[in-house]
Amino acid sequence: MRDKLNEAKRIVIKVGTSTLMYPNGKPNLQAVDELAFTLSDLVNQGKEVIFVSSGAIGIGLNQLNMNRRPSSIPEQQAVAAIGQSELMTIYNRRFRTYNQQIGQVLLTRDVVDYPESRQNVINTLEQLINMQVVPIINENDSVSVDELDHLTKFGDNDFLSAIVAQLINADLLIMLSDIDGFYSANPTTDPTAVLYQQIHQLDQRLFDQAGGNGSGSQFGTGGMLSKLNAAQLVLANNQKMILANGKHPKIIFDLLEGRNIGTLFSKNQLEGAKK
Ligand SMILES: Nc1ncnc2c1ncn2[C@@H]1O[C@H](COP(=O)(O)OP(=O)(O)O)[C@@H](O)[C@H]1O
Ligand SMILES: N[C@@H](CCC(=O)OP(=O)(O)O)C(=O)O
Repeated sequence: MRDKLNEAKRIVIKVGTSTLMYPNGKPNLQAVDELAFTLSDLVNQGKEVIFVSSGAIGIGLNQLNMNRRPSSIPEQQAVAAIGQSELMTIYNRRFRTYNQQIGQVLLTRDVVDYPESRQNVINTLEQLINMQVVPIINENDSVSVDELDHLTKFGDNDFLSAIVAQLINADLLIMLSDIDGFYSANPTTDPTAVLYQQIHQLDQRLFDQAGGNGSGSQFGTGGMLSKLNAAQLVLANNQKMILANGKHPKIIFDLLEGRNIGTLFSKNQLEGAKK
């Protein structure tokens, strides 16, 4: 069923805050190291890798020795500004170990909604990919505002990663989280929950099983519902997404070899990756 996944050439990889930070608010350097190693090796294999990373707020809070998100928007945006620059410093150090160049791309919703600026985003990403650079994408939290009259926010990086996959016509979106995949109920509260290995189509029953919008970690925003919203866009675009545990990011190699890990969202059971 998954044997053709290793044919995926253009791969978007999204990691959530829960993969990058320990519950105590400190950065998980082991996961960051493994990510840098894995993504750099994929580029060496000839894959085109686009990385969507959360963590600006989480890392920012750690920089400021704060243990919870401030409530006001300006404070959150200031924390994100501090954290984003530190996040990229951490990535620069790790990726340099593997001689892999990275580039930061911060996006807001309005950028991808206007055709001209949308095309410019595509051009930049295509150029970085051609240069064998790994674009590291995040929402531009310091300037995006979530107000009805000012729609600049994607809302969460799960959906942003699906939009990125759509923009650059990716073969596969790999979403790494703090959970092994999508279950029939939240496994952290329901021991009878069963892991779905593959989902062809999403319906209301599955959305109901996603357990609301709350995030499992205190620094992220997504929750399982936002992952299903992302999966819905991926399926509508006839693309593929795998949701898996990011505790050991090297499992990306196993995923691409077709091992039955995590939940695969794909319309067609028999069809392999596009390229
Ligand atoms: N049906 C479900 N299957 C798996 N996880 C679920 C489900 N419903 C709710 N969750 C919760 O969603 C969390 C993952 O979302 P989140 O914490 O936002 O991750 P990330 O930081 O990777 O974006 C899990 O840790 C779990 O607590
Ligand atoms: N843009 C925010 C992350 C928002 C978000 O979606 O977080 P997560 O649910 O951990 O992927 C940040 O960098 O802190």
